[in-house]
Amino acid sequence: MEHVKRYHSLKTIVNGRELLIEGPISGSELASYRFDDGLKAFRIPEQQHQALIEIADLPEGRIIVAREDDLVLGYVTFLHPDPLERWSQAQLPDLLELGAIEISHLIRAGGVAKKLLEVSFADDAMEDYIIITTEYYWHWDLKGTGLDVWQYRKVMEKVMGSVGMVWMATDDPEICSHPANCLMAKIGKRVPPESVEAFDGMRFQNRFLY
Ligand SMILES: CC(=O)SCCNC(=O)CCNC(=O)[C@H](O)C(C)(C)COP(=O)(O)OP(=O)(O)OC[C@H]1O[C@@H](n2cnc3c(N)ncnc32)[C@H](O)[C@@H]1OP(=O)(O)O
Repeated sequence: MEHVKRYHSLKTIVNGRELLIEGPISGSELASYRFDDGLKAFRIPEQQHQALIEIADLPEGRIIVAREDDLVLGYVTFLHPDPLERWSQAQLPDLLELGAIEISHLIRAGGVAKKLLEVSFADDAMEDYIIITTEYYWHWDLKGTGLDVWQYRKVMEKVMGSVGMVWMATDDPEICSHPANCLMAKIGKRVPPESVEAFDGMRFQNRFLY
C-alpha cells in the first residue's frame, strides 16, 4: 500500500499565542523545531521529540504538530500498532493507531487537540485507513488536570469524537481491566470489507467465553 501524505495547516490563537497547526511534517522539519518542556506525558521531552522524529519518517508515520514559531506545543502521532499489541496481529497495512496526543499546559483546553485532529483528517488519504486509539486511564494526566477518570474519559471522547472516532467493543484484557479504558476507531470510507473483517477478528479473540 502506498502511504500518501498530503500537508494541511490552519492557524489559531490560544492564550495570546499564535499557533500554526500543520502536518504531516517530515523528521528533518521536526528536528529543526524546539520541543516544549511541558510535553512529558509519555517520555521525557528530549526522548519524545526524538521518537516523533523517527515516526515522522516511517513510510506510514504521520506527525501533526501545533507550534508557536519554532516551538512545538502539541502533537499527535499515527503509525502502525506496536508489534507487541494485538492490533498488529493481522499485519494490516491499512490500520493506523493514533498512538499519542499531547498538548502543553500553556495552551490546554483551547481546542488545540481537536484542531490537531481536524488537520490530521483533512487529508483524504485518511479514508483509506482504519484509525484506532486505545485509551488507558494510566496514560492520562489526572493529577495535572484535577479531573477524575470519568471526566477525563469525557474529554477524550470529545477530542476523538470531533473527527468521528467512536467507541468500539473489544475483549482485549488491558482495555477490559478498567471500565474507563476503551477502544475508539474510525473506519475510512474506502477501507475494504476484508480489512474490517480482520479488524473485527482482532477485537474479539475470546468468543468462547461468552
Ligand atoms: C491515545 C492517547 O494519547 S491517550 C492520552 C491523551 N493525552 C494525555 O492525556 C496527555 C495530557 N493531556 C493533554 O495533553 C490534553 O489535556 C488533552 C490532549 C487530553 C486534551 O487537549 P486539549 O487541547 O486541552 O483539548 P481541547 O481543548 O481540544 O478540548 C476538547 C474538549 O474537552 C474539553 N476539555 C479539555 N480539557 C478540559 C478540562 N481540563 N476540563 C474540562 N473539559 C476539558 C474542552 O472544553 C473541549 O470540550 P468541547 O468539545 O465541548 O468544546
